[in-house]
Amino acid sequence: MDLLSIKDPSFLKKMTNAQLEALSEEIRTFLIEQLSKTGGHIGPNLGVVELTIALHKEFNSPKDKLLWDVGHQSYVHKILTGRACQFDTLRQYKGLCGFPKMIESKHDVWETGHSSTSLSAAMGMAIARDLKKEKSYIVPIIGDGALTGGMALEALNHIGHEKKDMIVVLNDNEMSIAPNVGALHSILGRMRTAGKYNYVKDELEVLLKKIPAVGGKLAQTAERVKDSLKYLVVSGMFFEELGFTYLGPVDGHNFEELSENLKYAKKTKGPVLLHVITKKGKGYDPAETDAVGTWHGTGPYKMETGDIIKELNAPPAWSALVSETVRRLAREDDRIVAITPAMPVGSKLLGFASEFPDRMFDVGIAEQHATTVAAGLATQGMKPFLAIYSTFLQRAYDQMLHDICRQNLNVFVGIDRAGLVGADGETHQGVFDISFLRSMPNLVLMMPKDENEGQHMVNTAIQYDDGPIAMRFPRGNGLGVKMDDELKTIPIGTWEVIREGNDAVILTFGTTIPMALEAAEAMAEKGIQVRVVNARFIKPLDEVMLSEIMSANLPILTIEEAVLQGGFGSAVLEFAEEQGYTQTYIKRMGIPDEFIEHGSVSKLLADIHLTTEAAIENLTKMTYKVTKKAY
Ligand SMILES: Cc1ncc(C[n+]2csc(CCOP(=O)(O)OP(=O)(O)O)c2C)c(N)n1
Ligand SMILES: CC(=O)[C@@H](O)[C@H](O)COP(=O)(O)O
Ligand SMILES: [Mg+2]
Repeated sequence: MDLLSIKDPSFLKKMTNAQLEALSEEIRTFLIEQLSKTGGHIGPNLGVVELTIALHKEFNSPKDKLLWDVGHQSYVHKILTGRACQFDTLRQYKGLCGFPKMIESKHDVWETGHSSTSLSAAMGMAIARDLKKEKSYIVPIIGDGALTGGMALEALNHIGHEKKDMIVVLNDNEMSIAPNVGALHSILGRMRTAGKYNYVKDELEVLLKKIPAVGGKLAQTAERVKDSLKYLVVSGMFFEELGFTYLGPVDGHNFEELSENLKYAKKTKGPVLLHVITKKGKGYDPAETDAVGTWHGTGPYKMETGDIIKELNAPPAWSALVSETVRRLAREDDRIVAITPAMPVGSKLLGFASEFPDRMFDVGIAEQHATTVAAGLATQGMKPFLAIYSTFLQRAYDQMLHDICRQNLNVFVGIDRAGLVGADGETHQGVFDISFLRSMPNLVLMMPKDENEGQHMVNTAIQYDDGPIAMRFPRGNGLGVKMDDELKTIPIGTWEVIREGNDAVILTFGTTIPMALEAAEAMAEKGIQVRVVNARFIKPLDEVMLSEIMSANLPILTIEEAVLQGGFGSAVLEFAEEQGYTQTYIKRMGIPDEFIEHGSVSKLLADIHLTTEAAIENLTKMTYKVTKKAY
């Protein structure tokens, strides 16, 4: 069929399993072809083709609520809900979002991007449904990786207690981004091998009913067999003890099994957990045989060969620069322990893990736990390196504040993907960390201008033993600068003048330094000399340099690829007010008070006027206003 002609999923109701099989293959072919051009989360989506079709066939979205946990696996859902025609714009500026998005469709009933929220949201929807005495099925679909998130376990605990009608679909493909980890993963493993617990249990119950009530002995024995069977299969015990009816494991690529179990679940009172086994990347060999996590999310690739298209001779990725420098230092310093919350591939920690297998911990999608594990390590004299994306660090706000900063513990936090990340969009932009970290006492927060300064900052962080220290760095690759052979340390709280000038000053750091230098060069052509300062320590500020600048009454333009609210520019404003430099003309450039959607970073920056042209315009106004020189 023509996928582009699909308007809504109602067409599925009349289809036979054979027709559904054919549809699955068409959707797989479409995904493989489309994503070879745009990139995206190919592995997860190929794994849920049949499951998504079966769910939309069995339920009536949007009356029945399908919630996609993480949401990176919602492409098939988007195809079935009339958005196939938009896939050539996937994850692009003003194009189709890579995650559920209410503004795109009434079928997107819950927006995701961060993991493990679907069960809690589903519980809220179930409570509302019952209070309003409505009738609908609420069906969160959560992966085995997302199930390791603390929120998911909090929700299971509550749902099982309240016994709300709900059908939790556990999409178990044994993978998070990398192979899944944890004791829960082992339990799921036993479930996968234990076979169909429920059917045996049911058949046994039917048998029990047939046993004449003669000599209760036989009935007692049969009951004991049933109970011992249940304890043979941890699955039933684990989820059923939590208050769920456990169904499965079910083949998530078999329409007959899916339909049978979904119908059974619909008839079951109270919360049901349907355990579905799928294969991540199914139908595309490079993705299906991916044991590392390469095909979880990719850029464009050559469909025929499975070669992912990469920029030739690109400088090293920032994540590799940081993790490999930590690895280099770990050879001389056995205090160093690396921790990742389920991102060993994205954080480029596989090398560290191979060299120091007992000093690298992937804790699952558990940022709160990861952060406080780091705190615990530091109390024992170790030097933990917590590798965590800026956006996911949001999950560990209190662990940073209450556990690490308050106790002034020697933790090194590598804040990866700091700044706009582009294709993943508003749920993943790493632009809030400065605001939420800057108010935490004892914390040092820094950002290097390039990868050479980055390696020195990593060394500085490892050698720093006066409390918590965090270094933020962007997604993508470095600038390709020359690297020093010897690692140095940078005095904490010191900024660096990278361009002299006495008419105005730009204070900036990291990714916005090139823009600042371009603006300064343009101003020089107008006879205005702008000083550019690498304000590489966001906290503490370089108060000596700042006082000199403000005493000279130089106009100051701060520029940051982070939200203005409570950001670096705010810190400079606060300093001026506290120190009485009320005459200093300070203007801030940064990300405004809004969520930044998906798209190329350059287009997103242009949209919010975080550009060289805007800096030039500001500097011109500022210097005219202060110097009254007509230029
Ligand atoms: C809070 C949070 N931490 C980390 C991530 C990064 N992440 C995205 S998908 C994923 C793995 C999800 O595994 P699973 O739920 O099993 O889904 P699958 O990809 O296997 O379909 C991770 C760690 C995230 N989206 N949210
Ligand atoms: C869906 C999700 O949260 C991750 O897959 C994320 O998209 C990874 O981001 P990077 O591609 O920057 O590693
Ligand atoms: Mg998984």
